[in-house]
Amino acid sequence: MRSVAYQVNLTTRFRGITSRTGLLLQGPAGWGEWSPFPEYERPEIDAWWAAAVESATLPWPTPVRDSVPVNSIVPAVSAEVAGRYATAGGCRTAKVKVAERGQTLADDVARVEAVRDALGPSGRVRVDANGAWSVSEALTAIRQLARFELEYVEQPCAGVDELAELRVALARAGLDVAIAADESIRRSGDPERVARLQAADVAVLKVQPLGGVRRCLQLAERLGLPVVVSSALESSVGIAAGVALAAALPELPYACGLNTLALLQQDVTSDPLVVSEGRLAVRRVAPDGEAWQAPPQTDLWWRQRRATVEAAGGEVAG
Ligand SMILES: O=C(O)CCC(=O)C1=CC=C[C@@H](O)[C@@H]1C(=O)O
Ligand SMILES: [Mg+2]
Repeated sequence: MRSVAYQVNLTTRFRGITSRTGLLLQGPAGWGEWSPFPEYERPEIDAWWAAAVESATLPWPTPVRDSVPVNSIVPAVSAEVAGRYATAGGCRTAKVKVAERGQTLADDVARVEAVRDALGPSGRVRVDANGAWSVSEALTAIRQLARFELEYVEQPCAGVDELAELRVALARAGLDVAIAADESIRRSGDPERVARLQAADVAVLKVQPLGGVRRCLQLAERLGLPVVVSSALESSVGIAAGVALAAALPELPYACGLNTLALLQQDVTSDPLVVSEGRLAVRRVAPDGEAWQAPPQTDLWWRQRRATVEAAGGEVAG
């Protein structure tokens, strides 16, 4: 299958990176995106490859809705500007990054407070710590943040056992705050352990790391938890696959973390997915133009990376 690499700058530093690169793959069903982060290796990147192949070769499962709600993203910015991020695109749910290295809990509290103020009492506010807290740090932080009525806390601690321990500690402390698992599902190699250990109330599912839309639908059923569909910081091509998953889930109780295109300075198409009134439409995306195309060296790097996955047999989508 034909492929072309992209490379675009981010508007704001996010998860420690300032630019995003990936491979776009064209197949009989349309385009797919393969963009495992550069530091990821086999076999982890095989699932990402399966997702790209699925997108390029198979139709999406039948949607049960034609648009999906998304949340805004508030990176670890100062409280002064956090409110502006929170309401972007008409979103009524915001996800706030917390526990950023080099910042304090007071910074988190100020940022979450600003976001709650900007959205008002009817808005929903979730936070994501990316596993940075120990169980006791998480308890301390959640005690302070709970007054802002959190929808959930995403990956407060790194380990599945820690998440389970934290849920027990929260219940003992009378803190009724839900816990969502993200990295514990997409990077642990055993996504169902979260459900077995009752380590989370909510499952964050990302199409590429979990091997495609169909696999996510099956996993959602096995987990038996409410699902939040989220992005892996893709171009419109990859985001479209996330939207396809959110559109096909029987229940969609939460806004999707698919509003990450705003973090890219440019997209791979002149007809990108655009958030309107807090929602994204369900449709396929094809790249056009050239401004986003990666320099030859990066393109070559992606082709070589692809060859390692294909040589290893890749994974069959479906
Ligand atoms: O969930 C969202 O609203 C946006 C997606 C998002 O936050 C992420 C995308 C890609 C990498 C991750 O570090 C990050 C996350 O932790 O959820
Ligand atoms: Mg997360």
